[in-house]
Order: sequence, then structure tokens, then C-alpha cells
Amino acid sequence: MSPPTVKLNDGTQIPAIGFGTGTALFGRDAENSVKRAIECGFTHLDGAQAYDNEDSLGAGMKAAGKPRSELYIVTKLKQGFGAAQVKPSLVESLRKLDLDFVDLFLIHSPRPLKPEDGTLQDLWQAMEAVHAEGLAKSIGVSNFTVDDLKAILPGAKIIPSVNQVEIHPYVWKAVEPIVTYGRENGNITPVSYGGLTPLVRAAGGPVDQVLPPIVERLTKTLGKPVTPAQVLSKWVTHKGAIIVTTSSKEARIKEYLEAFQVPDLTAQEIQAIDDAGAKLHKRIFMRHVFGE
Ligand SMILES: NC(=O)C1=CN([C@@H]2O[C@H](COP(=O)(O)OP(=O)(O)OC[C@H]3O[C@@H](n4cnc5c(N)ncnc54)[C@H](O)[C@@H]3O)[C@@H](O)[C@H]2O)C=CC1
Ligand SMILES: O=CCc1c[nH]c2ccccc12
Repeated sequence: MSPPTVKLNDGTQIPAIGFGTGTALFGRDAENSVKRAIECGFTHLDGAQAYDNEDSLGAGMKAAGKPRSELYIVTKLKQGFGAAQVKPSLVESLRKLDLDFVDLFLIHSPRPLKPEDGTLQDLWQAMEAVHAEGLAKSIGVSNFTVDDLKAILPGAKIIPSVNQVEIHPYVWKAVEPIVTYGRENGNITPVSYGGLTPLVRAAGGPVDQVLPPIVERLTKTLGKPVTPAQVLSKWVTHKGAIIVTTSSKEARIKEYLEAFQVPDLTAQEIQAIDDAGAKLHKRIFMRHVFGE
């Protein structure tokens, strides 16, 4: 079963969960993992120039044999690239991916940006130009703070469709203002990465303690086992975000997709996870977003 989709501010639809080729797959051949993910039901694939594996992402798509129209392909401008590199680097990404266009092209990070490479506004104008040429159906940003959004929005002809940022309970207090600002200023959809951090990179933290009763209730309600990772995925979805996750294991890939069959969390359960998350601040990526 295909995952649900969400409508972006430019009218396009994005699958509510994406399979990442960074982190564990960074610099590695992603072909088999991407093929497996597509065969299991993922249609949204998250790449980046910096991951140095776009060619194998393209090979994985091809090997899976799914029509291009059923796939949603994302790549990101390498960190540190300025306006002049937007089009040539995207053309090179498309060559590696063996595609005519990507569904979504993101500025991977607003930093570092050298003064000689122009301003963030110049960078966004160059993104608007590749969108106008049809090389990217949607354009967006990643790791943008409220101030970064404020820097580009006044001069923008196109509002970023998404802001991909680290979102999980241990950064929620810090990231919520970015999510809210984006929503209130052009309906920018948050995309979450690092969503499983409480289980994967901060095991034993306060969130671990509140998950078991929620897992138990949902397992009873659904009539089949629900996992802590699925509960965290539901939490991310309840915050209005698209999920980007990854795994090389087929069982985990299926577990991620099956999270969409899990019943909703109650307001009290969401609050319990928020409260537990607020007891620990743990950021994994992009120091500039959270200041520590
Ligand atoms: N825009 C950006 O700056 C960033 C984007 N990303 C994108 O997001 C993707 C996913 O990022 P992640 O942080 O890896 O996602 P994530 O937080 O969902 O973690 C996925 C990892 O968790 C492991 N895992 C899943 N369930 C587990 C369990 N029950 N116990 C132990 N381990 C478990 C998986 O094997 C996998 O290695 C990346 O591949 C990349 O495409 C990631 C980081 C930064
Ligand atoms: O996207 C995840 C974080 C990130 C930013 N730049 C790079 C380069 C290589 C691997 C991961 C990343």
C-alpha cells in the first residue's frame, strides 16, 4: 500500500514518508537499499549532492522498475554552494540520477555561504530560476532558522514549499518556533529528519519511559504489535511534518510504512511525549539551527 500524500503550498503532492540516502548511506552505494525501499512501498527518495551517491540512487530507482511518475525524488544543493552553482550542480545531479527533473530541490543548509557567493536572497532567486526552467517541480529549504526564512521571504516570488529540519521530541521546544513561523508565513511544510533519535541516538532518555504504555494501548487497539519507532513516527506526523527516515533492513522499512495504519495518538499521549522530550535537549545535526 502506498503511503498517504500531503499537499504542498505550490499545489503539488508529497508522499508523507521518504527514504533517506544520507546518514547510514552517505558516500556509499545506495542502489540496493533504494531498490528494496521502493519494492517495499516507498515512493519518496531523499538524496543530496553532499551524500555523494546520487548515481546509485538513480540506479536503485531504475532497478526497482517503477514508473517515474510514481516516484518523488528529492535532492539538495551542496552546502557552501552559492547562486552561481545552483543550475550547474542541479544539471549534474540530474545527469547522475538520470532524470529530466527532480520533484523537489532543497538548499541543504543556509550555512556556510561565503560573501563572494552572494546573499541568501541571491541563492533563493537562483532556486526560483531552476524551478521556472522545469528542472525542479518544487523548491524548498533545509536547516533554515526563522531568521534565515525572514532573509528570503520578503523578496521571494516562490515561497519555499518545505523546510527539512531535525524534528524529534528532544529538539521540539527549539524547533517548534521554526515550524510555526513557516506555517504562518506561506504554509511551509516541515519535513523531519532524525525523527527516531530518542530510540537510536539517545536511548535510555526520558521519552523511553513514556512510550511503553502508548505502545501497549495502540497494540490493543490495532490488534497487532505496534513498535516504539511507529509511535515516534506518529508523533512526528501529529506535529504536521513529513517523515524522512532510512534503514537497510527490510523489516524496518516495512515497519516505517506500516506506521500509517497505527491509530492516532491521543492529545494526552502527545503531551506526555512532548513533556518527556522537554526534559532533555539533544541535537544531532546542524549546530546553527539550535545554537548548541
Ligand atoms: N537535511 C539534512 O540536513 C539531513 C537530512 N537527513 C535525511 O534524513 C534521512 C534519515 O535520517 P536519520 O537521522 O538516519 O533518520 P532516523 O532518525 O529515522 O534514523 C534512522 C536510523 O534508525 C535506525 N533504527 C530504526 N529503528 C530502530 C530501532 N528500533 N532501534 C535502533 N535503531 C533503529 C535505522 O536503522 C536507521 O539507521 C537521511 O538518510 C537523510 O536522507 C538526515 C540528516 C540531516
Ligand atoms: O543531510 C545530512 C547531514 C549532512 C549534511 N551534509 C552532509 C554531507 C555528508 C553526509 C551528511 C551530511
